[in-house]
Amino acid sequence: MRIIKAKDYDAMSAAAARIIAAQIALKPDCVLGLATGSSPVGTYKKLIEWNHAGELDFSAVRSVNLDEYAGLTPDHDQSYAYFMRHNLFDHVNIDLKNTNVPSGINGDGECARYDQVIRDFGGIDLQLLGLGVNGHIGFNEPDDHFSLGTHKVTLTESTREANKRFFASIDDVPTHAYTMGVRDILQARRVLMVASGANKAQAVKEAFFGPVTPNVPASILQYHPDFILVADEEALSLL
Ligand SMILES: N[C@@H]1[C@@H](O)[C@H](O)[C@@H](COP(=O)(O)O)O[C@@H]1O
Repeated sequence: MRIIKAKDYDAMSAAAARIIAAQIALKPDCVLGLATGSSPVGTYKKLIEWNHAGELDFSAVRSVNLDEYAGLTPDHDQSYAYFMRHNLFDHVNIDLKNTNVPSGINGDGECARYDQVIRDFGGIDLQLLGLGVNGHIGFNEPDDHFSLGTHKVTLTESTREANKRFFASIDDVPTHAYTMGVRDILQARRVLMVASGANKAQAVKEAFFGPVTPNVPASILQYHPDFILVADEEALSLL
């Protein structure tokens, strides 16, 4: 595990974006595992900037996103499909046909379909992650075992509470989601996490300086052979 300490959110975003840009430069048709939430937004802004400057080419890049709320259509403004178009895809020269977000409305067959998409791509070259305040990755919530492939989860109240800021009220926050499993994430050849702010400090400490346990899903990344945490000073403040 490598930790890159950044001064603040902007420095964290630039450092993470450099790692992603290097991946694209090394393998122009790489498979990027992408994440939503406020943590990666600054990283995406940097990538957009470099794409516009002609320094970064997304034309052959393929992508698979981590998760999606159950019940939200891709045009719902809080769906992760919408988030990705708004925060990245619409602003770079990626071919939308090469991008994938789990469907929130396909029902039971979606999990197997999505894992097949990842397999058909030959796996993920670089998986970008945020960190939930309860240590979740994607929507893999604390549990008594680590999950395997894509599956449907019941969101914890703490996650719904943390994410309600994006919705009109807590009642509008979906109760379920589809997420890649922990195994899918661990099988990525490189994993890059961005964490920012004092509200992530406890989760960072428990995930990377405590025991590996499914009760803190991110802790399994301690076993990943190529895991990079890029965090700002506040997120590292409890270490
Ligand atoms: N499913 C997403 C996660 O992938 C994300 O990492 C987490 C943290 O979000 P934020 O970066 O906004 O704190 O939020 C959601 O629950």
